[in-house]
Amino acid sequence: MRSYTLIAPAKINLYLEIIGDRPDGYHELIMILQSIDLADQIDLQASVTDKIRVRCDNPQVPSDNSNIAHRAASLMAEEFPEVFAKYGGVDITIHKNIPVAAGLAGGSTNAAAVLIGMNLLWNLGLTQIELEELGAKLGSDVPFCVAGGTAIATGRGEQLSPLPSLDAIYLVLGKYRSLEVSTAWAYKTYRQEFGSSYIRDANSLVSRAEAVHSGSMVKAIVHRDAAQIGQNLHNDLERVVLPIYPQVLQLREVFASAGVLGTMMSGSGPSVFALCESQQQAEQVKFHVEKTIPDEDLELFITRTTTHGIQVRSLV
Ligand SMILES: C[C@@](CO)(OP(=O)(O)O)[C@H](O)COP(=O)(O)OP(=O)(O)OC[C@H]1O[C@@H](n2ccc(N)nc2=O)[C@H](O)[C@@H]1O
Ligand SMILES: Nc1ncnc2c1ncn2[C@@H]1O[C@H](COP(=O)(O)OP(=O)(O)O)[C@@H](O)[C@H]1O
Repeated sequence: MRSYTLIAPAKINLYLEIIGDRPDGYHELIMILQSIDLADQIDLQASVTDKIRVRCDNPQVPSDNSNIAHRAASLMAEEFPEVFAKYGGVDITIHKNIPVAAGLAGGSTNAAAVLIGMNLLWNLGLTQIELEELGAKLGSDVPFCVAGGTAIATGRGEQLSPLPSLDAIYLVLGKYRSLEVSTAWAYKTYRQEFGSSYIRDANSLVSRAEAVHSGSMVKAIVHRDAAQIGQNLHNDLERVVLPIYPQVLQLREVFASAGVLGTMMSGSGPSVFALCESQQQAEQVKFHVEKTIPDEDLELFITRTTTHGIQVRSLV
């Protein structure tokens, strides 16, 4: 029986700008996405049955067909019915290290790993672009998780252009265990509160060009200038999440007071990251936060940016 183990990294958003709403209910975005080396492990095994089964060691994560890893396997079965009939089902085991509902694309990266793993398990020979296209059917962040590294994402987040990779910039990541933010809620609230300010005419396009700085962020990445990357972090969703979650705002302020290169909420939150000059600074910042916010509910991780997307670790 063949099996694969895949390592599926989380992402952070170095930049997230909402530029408009869309008729399909989604939002038009400019994002810069970055893989980090905090990762889940996904074991995929061909099953003797014709069933898709998911297990996860984190009780917050469903194991039925609402798990996005299950949805990824079902999509493969629907797209390739003859291959499914030939090879049968698959058992998926998720070892969760990425905090759940945190704005770190934990579910999306699991789905990307399943697409990549089943492509191998079923000898489909799909290209990365084809896997990204399948990923877009599952969620806006899945194509990026298939690709990994550093990328600009536009459209609803599924249209990718790679950027020069940013390896080994240290960051401290904080997440309150008991807080979860629904992505759908965050975008819906943004639309209700700030939707009237979307850019809809040429004059406002000019003022937006003056107000936003995705270009400065791209330049900072091209020059691998961590200090400038820290200065240009941006996330529009902070406008709706921070007022509702004072702990998240406080964490962000404590990171800022520790003299980091920059700090920002990731995606729809509530995790917050702080970019650091070195591993040593990251350790000092983590220590500072532990002393300043002595709360058992707050989980802190030291991690790094990585050039890796999904990695295939072993084949048995
Ligand atoms: C906010 C971001 C930032 O990277 O990620 P997370 O914080 O969830 O990790 C993404 O935009 C999320 O991507 P993803 O989590 O894949 O979202 P999806 O499943 O496609 O969509 C979840 C819901 O978010 C809203 N949504 C998502 C993307 C988008 N461009 N506009 C939206 O309005 C829609 O209401 C949708 O029903
Ligand atoms: N494989 C999975 N891993 C994590 N969460 C999952 C998974 N499948 C479904 N979910 C559900 O998806 C929701 C969003 O979780 P997650 O993908 O971790 O967050 P985010 O979209 O903020 O990055 C959670 O409510 C969780 O229960």
